[in-house]
Amino acid sequence: MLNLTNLRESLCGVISDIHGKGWAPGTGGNFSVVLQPQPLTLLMSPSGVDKGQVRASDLIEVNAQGEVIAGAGKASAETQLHLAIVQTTGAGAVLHGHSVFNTLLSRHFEAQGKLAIAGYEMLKGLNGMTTHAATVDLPIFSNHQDMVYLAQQVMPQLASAPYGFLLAGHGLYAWGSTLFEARRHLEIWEFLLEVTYRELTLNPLKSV
Ligand SMILES: CSC[C@@H](O)[C@@H](O)C(=O)COP(=O)(O)O
Ligand SMILES: [Zn+2]
Repeated sequence: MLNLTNLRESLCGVISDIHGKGWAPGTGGNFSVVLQPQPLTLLMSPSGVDKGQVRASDLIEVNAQGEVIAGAGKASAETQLHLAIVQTTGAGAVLHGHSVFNTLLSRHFEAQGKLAIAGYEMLKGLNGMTTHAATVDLPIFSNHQDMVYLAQQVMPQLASAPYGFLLAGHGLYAWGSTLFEARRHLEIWEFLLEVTYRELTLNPLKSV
């Protein structure tokens, strides 16, 4: 069982690793873990900071209204999406990044409203998947700056979403029951998105 100090250190370690992989450049990305379910409290990255430099003492605590209840930083506007994911799926952690591959593919397949991925062994990194011989639909939503509106658009599809979704031209949200499961899901999605992109460049006529 992680205590609060360890949880803060663990979340900072995950944020730093994601930034190091180039998946959260230029202050992009936000990251949260559920501190307590009732009343709901998230431990979260502060808004507008370099995500490669977040220290344990920089993390903020936010309530179910997205208000800062502890810490000096500002809450991200995208806290509304973290809250929607946690409240709808029961996730214990939510990780959001802006990688080159998630940004490119989210725009390319926006009109389809989803990206279908099939046949890769790495699909088994998603909780509950036991074979590569399956197709998983990653939902894609149009981006919007009104996060309350965006959360309402996303919410009906969250229960059936494969621990992630894309916002077109924006980025990837991934989640899991724990911080480590959420991190695995983010890494699995980034891998699957990169191979999908590279496969399309190898064989441009292949329809995904
Ligand atoms: C580079 S600006 C990106 C932001 O608008 C946003 O999408 C993002 O992911 C980070 O916002 P933040 O307010 O720091 O949580
Ligand atoms: Zn973002």
